[in-house]
Amino acid sequence: MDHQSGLCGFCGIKCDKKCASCHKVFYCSAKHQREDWKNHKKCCPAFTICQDVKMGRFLVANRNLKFGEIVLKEAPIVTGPSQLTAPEIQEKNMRKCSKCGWPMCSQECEEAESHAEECKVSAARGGVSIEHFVSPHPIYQCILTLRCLLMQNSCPEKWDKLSQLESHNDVRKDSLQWLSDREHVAKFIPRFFKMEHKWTEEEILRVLGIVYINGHEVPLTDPPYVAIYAIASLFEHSCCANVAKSFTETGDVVFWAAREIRKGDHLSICYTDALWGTLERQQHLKETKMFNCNCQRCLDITELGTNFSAIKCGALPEASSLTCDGLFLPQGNKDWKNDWKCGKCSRCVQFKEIQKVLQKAGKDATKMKGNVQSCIQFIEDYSTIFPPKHFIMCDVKCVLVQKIGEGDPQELQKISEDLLVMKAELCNEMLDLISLLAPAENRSRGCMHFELHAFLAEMARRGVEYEVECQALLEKSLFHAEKAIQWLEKEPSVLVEGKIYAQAKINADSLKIVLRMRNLSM
Ligand SMILES: C[S@@+](CC[C@H](N)C(=O)[O-])C[C@H]1O[C@@H](n2cnc3c(N)ncnc32)[C@H](O)[C@@H]1O
Repeated sequence: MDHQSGLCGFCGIKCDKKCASCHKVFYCSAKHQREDWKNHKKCCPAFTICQDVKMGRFLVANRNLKFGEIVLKEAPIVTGPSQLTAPEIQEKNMRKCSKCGWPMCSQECEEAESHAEECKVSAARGGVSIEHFVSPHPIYQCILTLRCLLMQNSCPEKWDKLSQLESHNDVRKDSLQWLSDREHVAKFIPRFFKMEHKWTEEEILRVLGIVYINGHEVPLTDPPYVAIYAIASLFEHSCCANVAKSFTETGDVVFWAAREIRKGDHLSICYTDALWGTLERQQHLKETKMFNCNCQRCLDITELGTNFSAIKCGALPEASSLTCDGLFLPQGNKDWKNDWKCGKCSRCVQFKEIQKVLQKAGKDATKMKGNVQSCIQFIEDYSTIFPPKHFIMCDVKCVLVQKIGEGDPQELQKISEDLLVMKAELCNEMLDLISLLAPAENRSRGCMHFELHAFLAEMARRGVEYEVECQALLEKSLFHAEKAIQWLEKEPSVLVEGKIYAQAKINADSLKIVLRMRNLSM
């Protein structure tokens, strides 16, 4: 214990014990600390920033965190369009900024603080003229980088936070992307904005690197925009992360515990699509974030027993093995691009054969995801090639869940009982899989619970004559509606998931009333 003293944060008497989490507020007793917790929790950080050679900075939980507890809520340092964006405004709704000519959607945007600095430099060069509104425009490749660079003078505190972030410029150097960025951004910005001596190519490329490594895609607009946050950038990645990410209506990012987290645990989010196979996730992380993932999922070729990337032995040519019901997987967790081996008959196949199967299946899945019947057909056709929880099968199964009874609630009333049951079985299968492999995928989990609650309510409606069963179905439906609420409550109302959350709340309230009335009449 350090021997400073201060005034108890609850009763104000002099004392020398401090909150063990933040070491900032004094308490005279554990009781007073508990009494003040509701208040103190708002400013007591849930984590400590740590550092090591392998990962750089990362966050570790300061205390035990309960499911749903907010770990961090933060406003962005800077936001902007992603590199490959067409001017986001429909041409018909477009107005030019009266000072610099940039396309703007409103007077409000023209006057926004975020536009002020680039407006000055754009006006100083004689204005900007954008005529094509459909394809990605080259100037959009630069705008976020320019915005960051201009903060050096206009907002030094923000610049200071931004410039401390990882850029991986040394690793990215000379890659195809880096060479293209040098031409299209690092050379373009000084030339176009007539600011030849303001920044070196190296400085501009470092900022671009910071944007690539730390940018979060914010889905509040279509297309999504990119935001960079100071502390949020320090979360490490895990393919089975323990922290979920949501956004507020105003673009703040909110991170919250997706399960119980113990004091001392690393806090992780998923930088990639947690429902891709290991090879795809690893390639994506290596190409975009420059590291090899060694999370528990990546270290286990079976992906926690799900065989999420495995291929059936009988699916690959060579007549002699057609009867084998084993599975092909790589021979080690670093060998995804070498020969794969059947776990039962030990037959090996070259990786290029595996790739052929995956490419064909990927193309077929894209074609077949259009409607219920084609999804069912795909699952049937590919059941001889992939085990049931293969990631491509799961992708199609998730689409199928949405498609069965899609549209307004009446649609569910029109579908056959067989299809309804299929929907529920798929929901349960996908929920089990997602909670094991991707526990922080709150949107998928919330939506699956919502679909299950709708199925159960519909089954109750259809089976009204069987009293006992009907009661149980309604109770289960309420259970899943409440789960959907838990998983989706931090989603903003502009997103589909925020709308599903609002509907789940209405439905849960109605279900409670129905159940109460039934209990009274029994
Ligand atoms: C958004 S930054 C995270 C903060 C960064 N560690 C720092 O010190 O600024 C992403 C970078 O952190 C490192 N990183 C994050 N998660 C990692 C992991 N699971 N394994 C190895 N490196 C990781 C990688 O260098 C990655 O490019």
